[in-house]
Amino acid sequence: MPAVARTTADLTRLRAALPGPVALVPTMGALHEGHRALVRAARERAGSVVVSVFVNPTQFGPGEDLDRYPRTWDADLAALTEEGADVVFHPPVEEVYPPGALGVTVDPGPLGSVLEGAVRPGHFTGVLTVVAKLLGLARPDLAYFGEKDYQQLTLVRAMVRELALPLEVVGVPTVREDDGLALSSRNRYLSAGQRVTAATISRALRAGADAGPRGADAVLAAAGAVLATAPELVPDYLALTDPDLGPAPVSGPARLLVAARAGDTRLLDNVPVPLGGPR
Ligand SMILES: Nc1ncnc2c1ncn2[C@@H]1O[C@H](COP(=O)(O)OP(=O)(O)OP(=O)(O)O)[C@@H](O)[C@H]1O
Ligand SMILES: CC(C)(CO)[C@@H](O)C(=O)[O-]
Ligand code: BAL
Repeated sequence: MPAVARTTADLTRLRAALPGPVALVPTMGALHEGHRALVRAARERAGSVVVSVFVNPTQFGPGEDLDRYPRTWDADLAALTEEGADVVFHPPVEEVYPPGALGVTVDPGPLGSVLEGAVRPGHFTGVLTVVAKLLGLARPDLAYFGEKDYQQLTLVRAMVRELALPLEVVGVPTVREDDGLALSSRNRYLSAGQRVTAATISRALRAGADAGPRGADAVLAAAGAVLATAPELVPDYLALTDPDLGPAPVSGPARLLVAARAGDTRLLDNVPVPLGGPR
């Protein structure tokens, strides 16, 4: 069973005794196979694996699902025991945001206001601020993030690079259900009907990626046509970008990203797209 740190002091003490290299896997709990894949990837390269389980209030906007976000601590600890995590940091909110703090935050820059950031203003300030705190507390050599949250991964990489933080960020490919749906803690909100419909999202991305050799317009048209077959899914965006979330190139590597709502549940997904461009 991993050692459990409830306070920053516990984490600092436990961290000091860990054999390196140390990997950090930040999560909000409600763990599934996607999280387990991050821990396994971390195990492959690290001497010790620290997992944080913390539902970070500052990345939720007013009216979002902070209060009903699934909290499954006993099952999470059992999963992390199976996966061989060494330390789990599971603090109360006051440990991470102590009363009386001055409220310094990390500004994600312009990339924090597009795509997810346009729909969830302030979200990436909350994400980068808590990730910076976790990195400062756990002082990992490696930190693992899923490609499912591609904009988050891109912004964490940018923060580490641009603030010269001394660690390597490792991205892990998206783990999917058999029908293609990306695993997500929020999938448990879906009704049986919405769960079936939700698979349309990954089908749309696959259709888009298959159209890559025919160029950017064909990619968006193919993905959009599949999404439109499920009127119960309301897209927030369907976007084709370069791999760093800049404007899509004419040819070469690109990324196709989608966010869609099924009822009150927002689902995200993305895939790489090799663009052929005009010949
Ligand atoms: N299907 C997945 N495959 C790979 N990594 C994943 C997957 N789902 C989540 N992750 C990664 O796990 C880490 C923790 O994510 P988080 O705890 O928010 O889970 P989540 O399933 O993304 O939940 P949510 O429903 O809140 O988006 C993030 O780096 C995230 O990208
Ligand atoms: C990285 C993270 C743990 C920060 O709260 C969260 O955004 C998540 O679970 O993806
Ligand atoms: N996995 C992203 C965390 C969030 O939606 O707040």
